[in-house]
Amino acid sequence: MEYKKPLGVKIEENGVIPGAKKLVRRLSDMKGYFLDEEAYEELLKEDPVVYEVYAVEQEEKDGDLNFATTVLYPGKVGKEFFFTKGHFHARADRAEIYYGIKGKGGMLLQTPEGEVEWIPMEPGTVVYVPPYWAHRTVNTGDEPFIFLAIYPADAGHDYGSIKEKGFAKLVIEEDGEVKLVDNPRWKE
Ligand SMILES: O=C(CO)[C@@H](O)[C@H](O)[C@H](O)COP(=O)(O)O
Ligand SMILES: [Fe+2]
Repeated sequence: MEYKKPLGVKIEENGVIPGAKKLVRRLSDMKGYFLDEEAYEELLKEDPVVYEVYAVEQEEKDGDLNFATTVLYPGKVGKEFFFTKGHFHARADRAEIYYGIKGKGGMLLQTPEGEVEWIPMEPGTVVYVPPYWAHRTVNTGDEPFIFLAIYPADAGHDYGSIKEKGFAKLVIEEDGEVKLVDNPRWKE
């Protein structure tokens, strides 16, 4: 039997996992994701980084685990807070654990039928993402929102249906408050 080597890494203050694979998502990678298209085009002139992912991933095998930090920057497109694209797992029955490290935000979760849950997150919050729920994180604060995700190595990502339909709720700022409102573009 060949055993894999165990690994211990320290997550840096800024959310970076040393040696991890880095992925950068800029605003230009998220065309069609935000409601306010005019505000999107305007902000596109700067094309800010919306989030970075630092992932330590294994071969896609049953029983193994991946982990990744996400650094989700503060910002808004119109009234809508910056968020991650959001996805179902390609193997939809795979669950996941998130752990809040820094900053303030929350997770939007949605079933294939469009039932939505919002879970606020701060440092120390653990979120259990059950099988079959799509999930998207949102930064509702004014500093980077940093969290760790731990997920089965064979979970994969299925971005298609969220890209097309979005979430049934939007997370916006209105009158200085964080609000969840119906997404006018959501079609069941
Ligand atoms: O849920 C997971 C893995 O299953 C997270 O590591 C996200 O992949 C990351 O927060 C970026 O979000 P997406 O762009 O993948 O939606
Ligand atoms: Fe996931």
